Amino acid sequence: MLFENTREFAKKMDARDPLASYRSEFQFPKVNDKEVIYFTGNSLGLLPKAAKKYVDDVMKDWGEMAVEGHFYAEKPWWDYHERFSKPLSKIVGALPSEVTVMNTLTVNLHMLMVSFYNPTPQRFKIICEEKAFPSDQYMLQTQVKFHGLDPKDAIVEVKRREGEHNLRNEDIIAKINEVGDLLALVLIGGINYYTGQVLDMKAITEAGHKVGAYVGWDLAHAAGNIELSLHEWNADFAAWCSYKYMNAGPGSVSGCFIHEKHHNNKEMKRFGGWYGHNKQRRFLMEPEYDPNEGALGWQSSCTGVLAMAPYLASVEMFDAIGMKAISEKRDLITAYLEFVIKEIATEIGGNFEVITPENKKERGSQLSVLLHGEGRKLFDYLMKEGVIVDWREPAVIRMAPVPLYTRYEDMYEFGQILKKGILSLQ
Ligand SMILES: Cc1ncc(COP(=O)(O)O)c(C=O)c1O
Ligand SMILES: Nc1ccccc1C(=O)C[C@H](N)C(=O)O
Repeated sequence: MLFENTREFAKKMDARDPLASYRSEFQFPKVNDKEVIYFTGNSLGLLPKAAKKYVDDVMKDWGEMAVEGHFYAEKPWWDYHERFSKPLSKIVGALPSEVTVMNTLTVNLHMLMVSFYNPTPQRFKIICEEKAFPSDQYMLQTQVKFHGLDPKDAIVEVKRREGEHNLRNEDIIAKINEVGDLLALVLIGGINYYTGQVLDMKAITEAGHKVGAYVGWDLAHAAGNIELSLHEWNADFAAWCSYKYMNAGPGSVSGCFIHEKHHNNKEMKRFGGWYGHNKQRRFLMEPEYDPNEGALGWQSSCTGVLAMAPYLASVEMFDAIGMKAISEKRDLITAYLEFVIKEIATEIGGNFEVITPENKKERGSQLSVLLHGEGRKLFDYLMKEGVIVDWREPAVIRMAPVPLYTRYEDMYEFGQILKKGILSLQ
């Protein structure tokens, strides 16, 4: 499509946008009495207005029913988490029995490592990405130490090539083949939090399996952002947080996926708890652990219903729209934002570079812009003018237009603010 950097063009695109009406279902913060231009849905999604009702319902039932709410609330609490299986499975391309919600992301990765990382002297290495989100690095280091190993021996980071911003899938696969029989696990972010790069999850999963390793994915930046086919790709496990693209609110529960092929593996270790116990028999208070069928058998505690409530509101919205429509709009708005940035750079000679891969298949909604000259001052200017982006050291601004609530006109407007900012700082 031929884009134009004009308000008229942006308005025309908004008028044609099949998802335009969803914007009014979100609450926007205000700066200078004006709704902000929100580009940080990749970090914390906006509040869906429906979430308030879902939370209020739980509060009301709690007040009026107290303990009876576990079984008699309109949406009973004892199996509230099961309401996610169907809609969430569609979002991540899984069978309903393969997904559940529980804990938070890093905790879920630790829980899944119990099942999928049991090193032996012959097979103990983990392949991950260089400069993964720090929580993932800390999780891996402490897991490896927990098994009495030295992270320097056990963790193999795939590096970017000299002068390149993104990882190459072929380098990850070559590293998998090089580590070969020693490789126990591949665990990488499906989308890198810093660059927004989408990896070839299918090919990497296949390569890991070929050498006999398990392959898991951190989908913090992928779930609700891009179309996934976890079941078909044969991933062993995955986990994601719900508060970014899925708008479930700060610190809300994490989702996880465990491939069907592992569900009946009685040898597989897991850390149990009564919510993972056979659902029909959970309240019989039996002494011996008998896990639920499927991903539900990886549960441990009862999950915070107040944390799940906004997530349920949001997941139902995703279910009504479908990832296909979301992805179609995402590709268009991301391309338009990049076009606007490049137009402004050309017009006034701004020295910035989009480091997210150009290929549509290798990006989701996030664009990471490396500011060679303007730096932190430009970021501060944008924030003051009501453009909410985020800053990552040493000089990257991450921005993600979100199909459910970003307008083309927002991006045009952003371009004008960006231009003013750069000119005023020169
Ligand atoms: C890739 C990645 N991993 C892990 C985390 C940590 O998530 P949590 O604090 O929910 O454990 C985040 C975001 O905070 C993330 O982006
Ligand atoms: N949970 C948070 C708490 C405080 C500040 C940021 C976060 C994030 O989620 C950051 C996110 N992982 C990111 O890539 O932006």
